[in-house]
Amino acid sequence: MSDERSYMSGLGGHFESEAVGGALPKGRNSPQKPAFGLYTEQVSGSAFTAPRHENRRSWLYRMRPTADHRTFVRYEGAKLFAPGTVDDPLPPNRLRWDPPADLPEGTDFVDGLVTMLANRDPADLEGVAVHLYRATKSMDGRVFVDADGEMLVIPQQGTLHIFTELGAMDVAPGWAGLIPRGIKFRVEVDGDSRGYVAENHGLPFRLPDLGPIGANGLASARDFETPLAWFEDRDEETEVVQKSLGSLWTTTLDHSPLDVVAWHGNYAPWRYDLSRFNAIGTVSFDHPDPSIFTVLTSPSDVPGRANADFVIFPPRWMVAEDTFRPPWFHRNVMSEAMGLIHGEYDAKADGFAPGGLSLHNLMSGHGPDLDSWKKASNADLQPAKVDGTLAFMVETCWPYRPTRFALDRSQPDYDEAWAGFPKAELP
Ligand SMILES: O=C(O)Cc1cc(O)ccc1O
Ligand SMILES: [Fe+2]
Repeated sequence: MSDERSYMSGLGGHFESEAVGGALPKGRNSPQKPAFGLYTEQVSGSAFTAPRHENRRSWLYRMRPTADHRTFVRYEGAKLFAPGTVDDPLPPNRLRWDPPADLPEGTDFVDGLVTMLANRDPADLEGVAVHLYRATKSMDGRVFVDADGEMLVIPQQGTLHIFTELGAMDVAPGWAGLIPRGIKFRVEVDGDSRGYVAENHGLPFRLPDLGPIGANGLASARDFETPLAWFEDRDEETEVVQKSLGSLWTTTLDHSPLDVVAWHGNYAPWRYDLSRFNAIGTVSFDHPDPSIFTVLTSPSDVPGRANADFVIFPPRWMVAEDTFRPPWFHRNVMSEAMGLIHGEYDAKADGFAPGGLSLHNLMSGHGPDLDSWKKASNADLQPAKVDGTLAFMVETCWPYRPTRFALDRSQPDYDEAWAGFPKAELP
């Protein structure tokens, strides 16, 4: 299906695209009479006055203005999507989940979203939530829009065909896709589809600085793909489900709002093939901090402390000498949510399955489980490839809180992963 679509290369650049020749005004944004009677609309992803390198906005030329809608009322579907987190004191326990066997069935992408972890309040314009989804049917006659943040979609099973206001993109397992805050979209699926969504309430994800790594390495801007303008001209009832300030709302239009015929700007959806990530690691000794695997970062107000980092653990060579090669035992002031797309994660011999999730909140002791520790402590340290695996982490400075759904389904025995370590023997 990918071959049917066309994309523009780059991240954060200024694009222009028109699905009908002549729809995009030349040399100005807001002509008195846009071509074909189209409506001009600016969508801002940053404050008007944001510094130039932070400034994100696009100009849309559409068949009807977004403003033409009737009153939103509460949406009663998607009961497990953004229900709020549990208010009780949260024990400092590590938590892990098998892929839940009771994710919604027979639902589309919106009703199949299940919130597992969240922090902050969307109204703070900071924080991140981690959702799972299961979709067994396509969204039909409706679209979704998230006013609370951008949605980083990380499929684990089944390709998502995401039709956004700015264009259509296919996002398969092994890829990530991003729908900016406030951009409407519809998701079509081919069958049982599952995966993860990181909903970022904070500053938009961007590439991390590379420091001494230099001008190249990790994720390259050119590998991000933004779809060309695409639209549908459908005068049929279309439901708009909107997430706003943490709750879900609905209204019905007499047309599809995916009617943007042309657009230009730097606020746009994209997809990224995670296998394009240029992993960098030690060629001498020691296990580097996982920040070398940062694909994208959403900064907080504190320099170097991310509101959210999207980090992957892709196939890579391990060559470190005299080194315990898997992740070390550690405690982290940042909070770590991890998911697995496929294969096995090198710090967890058992119990962390594709589609599962784990939470190591601030300062909780974690690291290799007993079996992984034994294996790596005695391994012959030849160059070895960690292969056939793709794990990821959404690391944040704001401690996560689980939802009721998540708390009720966490593995009861996760602490056992770290039971039975032999005591050190002093001379
Ligand atoms: O806890 C984890 O498995 C994630 C992780 C990986 C790593 O290589 C170093 C630190 C870290 O938190
Ligand atoms: Fe960790």
